[in-house]
Amino acid sequence: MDISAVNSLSYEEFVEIFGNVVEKCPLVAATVWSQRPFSSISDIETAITDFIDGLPNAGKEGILRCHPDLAGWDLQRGMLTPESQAEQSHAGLTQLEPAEAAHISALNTQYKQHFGFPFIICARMNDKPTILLQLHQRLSNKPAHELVRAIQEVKRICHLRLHGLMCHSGPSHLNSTPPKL
Ligand SMILES: NC(=O)N[C@H]1NC(=O)NC1=O
Repeated sequence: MDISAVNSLSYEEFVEIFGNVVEKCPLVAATVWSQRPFSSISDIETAITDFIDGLPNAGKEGILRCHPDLAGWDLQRGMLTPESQAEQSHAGLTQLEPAEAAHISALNTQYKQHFGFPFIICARMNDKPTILLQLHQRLSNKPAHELVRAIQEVKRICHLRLHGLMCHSGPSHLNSTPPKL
């Protein structure tokens, strides 16, 4: 899809197509639609990241809470969004041994109890070992720092989903440049 096609979308169509670039947060797409015409895909991404950055911390935490756990209950019930399903599968999280699943579940629970939102990482840019390592390491972050860190991961996920929609280039979009951490 090129940018002129995006700019000609009604808000209903725009939300239909871009409503899940931030997981289960169609409000983000519905908001940035007002900023058309976009000059490029990066322009859309900037509008989205500016919107997220402008939220109070409680709003940022709300965005985080819309994300499913990695290898969690939604995955087990087949209730993930197609995007999340593909991302978690890419990282090998849909094929865990029972002991691995129990280990990640225990860490996810510990993380959520500590920070009040789920552990979030861009699964397409990681694999099982790095996800586990990050989960361990980030548990010891200060809450304010971890909120920033988790939002950075949301932006990375958003970046890849946006490029996926614009490029129709298959499951992996790692060739594009992700936001800097
Ligand atoms: N919890 C979490 O990180 N979930 C997300 N990560 C990702 O790449 N896709 C998701 O749904």
